[in-house]
Amino acid sequence: MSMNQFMHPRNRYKVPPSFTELAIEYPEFRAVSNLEINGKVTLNFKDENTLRTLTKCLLHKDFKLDVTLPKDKLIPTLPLRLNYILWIEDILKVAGITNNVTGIDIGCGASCIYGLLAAREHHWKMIALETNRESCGCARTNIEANNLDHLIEVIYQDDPGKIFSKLNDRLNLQPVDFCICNPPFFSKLDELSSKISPKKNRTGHRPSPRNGRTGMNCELIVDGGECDFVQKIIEESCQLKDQIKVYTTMLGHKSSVDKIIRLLSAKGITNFCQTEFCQGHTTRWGIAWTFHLDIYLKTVPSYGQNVETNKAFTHVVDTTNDVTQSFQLVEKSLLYVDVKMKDVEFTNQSKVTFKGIAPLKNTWSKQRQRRRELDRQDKPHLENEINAKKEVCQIDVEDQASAAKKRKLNESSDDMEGEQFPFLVFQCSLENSCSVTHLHLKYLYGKGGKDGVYQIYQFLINRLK
Ligand SMILES: C[S@@+](CC[C@H](N)C(=O)[O-])C[C@H]1O[C@@H](n2cnc3c(N)ncnc32)[C@H](O)[C@@H]1O
Repeated sequence: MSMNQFMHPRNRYKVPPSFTELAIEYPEFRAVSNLEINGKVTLNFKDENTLRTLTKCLLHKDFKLDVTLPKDKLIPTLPLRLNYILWIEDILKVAGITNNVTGIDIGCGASCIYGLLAAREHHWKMIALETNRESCGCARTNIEANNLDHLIEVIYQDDPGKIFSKLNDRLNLQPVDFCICNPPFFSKLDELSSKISPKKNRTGHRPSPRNGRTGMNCELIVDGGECDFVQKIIEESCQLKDQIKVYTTMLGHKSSVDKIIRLLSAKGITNFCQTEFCQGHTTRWGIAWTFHLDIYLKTVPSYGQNVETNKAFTHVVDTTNDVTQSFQLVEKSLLYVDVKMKDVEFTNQSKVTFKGIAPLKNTWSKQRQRRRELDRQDKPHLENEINAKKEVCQIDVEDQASAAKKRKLNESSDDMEGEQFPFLVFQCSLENSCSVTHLHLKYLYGKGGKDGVYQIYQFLINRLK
């Protein structure tokens, strides 16, 4: 199935380019295309030279870029690269970064595709890092050929084990806004060859990839594969912190997404977001994280096949409670089902947000029974049980300020089992206006899934009524 419908809405290739128009305009494109008996112009996507010619012609026609794509080097597919750049544009908007944008491209390749698109389309300044000398030379030629040397700089990274080391002094003086990275996806040659001649799947066969393979091994393969590569970025980001405002990377394997989120969580990085890059018959994934407290990445729009289902669960409850009372009720209810609260923030008199964390397992599925128990709160033994739980968590609901303080203390001292890889994490907000409470819950991550969030949401609605 083609996934063009899930492309970023501003991606110009959501409507596929006309091969007929390209064949009329570019003789070199005509030379690699076939005119079918029905008048349709088709291409052999398995042929490297055809892919190279298509990319060169599209770059020229749609972006006025004259790009050399050397033989044996990776040929960038434009819909994917644009999906990534447009997502960066969304991130910058959420972060409120609009002027003098500067970014770093980790591994720019011979094409220097991200630098060229970012500079030509958005006038962003780009620092392009690359470990392959030949690719550095070719990237510089492409930049000069398009008169973009005032916006893009290529830096040779002589240590493949490092990411930002060449920039440490500069970043200290002048932070940059973002980094972008298309890492080598594969870990060893046999993984790569199994992609070229894929193993049979459960149904007995797996279709071979539609596009021919392009790129040298050193562009596609790295020790430990993409997870180890991105781990290095994460580790260096923990040193650099907000010297780069938003760190981002692409991932080539779905299985890597959870691993990277776990690595981020293990480092205590909770301000991150993810998206899918869907185009043609290929899906890639994007992850972004930041150490800036005022950049709230969870609000960055994400696109892709699975994104629609991650909308927040939202409900309006008629109530005479103010937000503090509603919050106390929610706090009490979550406490009862062993869901912990983190990052509680009263933004004003009428709104409170927090993260809900179920550390180990589903503790709420017998919610009806629990609700009945909670509803019978006049029974002293149950009240005692709730109070005992409250004592353990050291929460005094009477005093918001000291409760927040105690919560913080509790969070840091409590070596909550499952904190690194919690079973379920969700974002919750409560907002009161005109005698109604708006309750929003959104799944963030964890095995408990969206179903788990939905169950908690139902449980809370009933408690708030
Ligand atoms: C998959 S290619 C991406 C090329 C280009 N950005 C694109 O999207 O077409 C990965 C690139 O990263 C480079 N690379 C590998 N390790 C690196 C490192 N530690 N620092 C900078 N570049 C690196 C490789 O030489 C290769 O050119």
